[in-house]
Amino acid sequence: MSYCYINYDSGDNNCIDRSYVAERLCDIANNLTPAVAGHFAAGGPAAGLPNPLLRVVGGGGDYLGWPVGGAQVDAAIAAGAATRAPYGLGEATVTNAVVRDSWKVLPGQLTWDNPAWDGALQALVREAAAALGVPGPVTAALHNLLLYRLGGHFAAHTDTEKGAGMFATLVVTLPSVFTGGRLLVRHNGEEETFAGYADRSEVPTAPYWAAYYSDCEHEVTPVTGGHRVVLVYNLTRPPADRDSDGDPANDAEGVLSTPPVRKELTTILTLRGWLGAPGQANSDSDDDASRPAAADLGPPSWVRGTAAVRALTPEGMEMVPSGNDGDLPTRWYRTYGLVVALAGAPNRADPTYGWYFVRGREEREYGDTAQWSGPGHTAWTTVVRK
Ligand SMILES: O=C(O)CCC(=O)C(=O)O
Ligand SMILES: [Fe+2]
Repeated sequence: MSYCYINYDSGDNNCIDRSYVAERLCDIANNLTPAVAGHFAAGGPAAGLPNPLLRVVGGGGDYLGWPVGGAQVDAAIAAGAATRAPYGLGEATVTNAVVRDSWKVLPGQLTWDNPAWDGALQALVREAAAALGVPGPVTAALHNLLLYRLGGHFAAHTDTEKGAGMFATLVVTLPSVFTGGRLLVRHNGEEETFAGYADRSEVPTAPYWAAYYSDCEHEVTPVTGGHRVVLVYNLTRPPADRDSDGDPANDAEGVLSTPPVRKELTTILTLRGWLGAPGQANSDSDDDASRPAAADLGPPSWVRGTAAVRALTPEGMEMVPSGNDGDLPTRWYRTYGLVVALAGAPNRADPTYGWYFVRGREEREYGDTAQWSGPGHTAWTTVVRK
């Protein structure tokens, strides 16, 4: 990836050049393309997963059947081995069956007697990660086993990232007979449905998997018959693979190391929609109407850069208020789109710089870092999808 460095040369007050910015953004989009071959959600039969010989400790019995029998699910709940699954509401964790009606068994309450499970799961994890467009090593940590009975569901939500490096959720539906209980995952106006073996006439004999970027909105529709039993895994990139910028301070934050997650896909879509096909950008260069008017640009400081970004902000996107660099990492970690940081020194009219942030970390050329320190010397803005 080349640096995406934009220098608003304030020697010329009109020189915030839309075509130049557009060209650079096209470069970013083009460079990102190979890394974002994946989709926001993927799934299918998991024929390679064997019967794990799974037992719920205190669940009143034997190995879970293959397919899992409904009576076993009811027994585990009746025995108290499963508890009502809560959900996050702001900072709190609450239980409300209107929002979420399912039962959870924690990993510590499960025993696995088939040693072939781990290897088969690893193969599935590689397949799932590749489908999401995430290269390199990925680890899966079991979050819990979820049991859905008649009416069981989970209203639309996004998953909280459980630990640094978590980027996706993998759901393995164990073979069981049920109807309804579809997993719907949405992103950027698209929706994927993962029904597993629900609503099919044959008796399921293999699991079914679905994986999605955890920050995609998703829901589980009500189970209309039978029992739905799923293993939920957190997919995480290991720290060694996340240490991409070589700066230990950043790794400690755990925020600069975000893998090519959903925001990248959004960035591509955004840039493509915003700029048109790569190559078109150059045709703007002689088109004065496409440039922000000098009057819109404000004084020669970061404010001017901000105005330029506003002028470039496309339909359907909005700028969020500027902050200071102290809270930048968190904000850009959370952003579903393009983050544009604009740095400048109010006490120096010249020069003003812009940095573009993509892929959850900055792609920048280190300039005069003195400009980045001290209150008021740095401002940034974020362009997000509305
Ligand atoms: O049951 C499922 O398929 C998904 C569960 C879920 O969304 C969650 O545990 O956050
Ligand atoms: Fe979820």
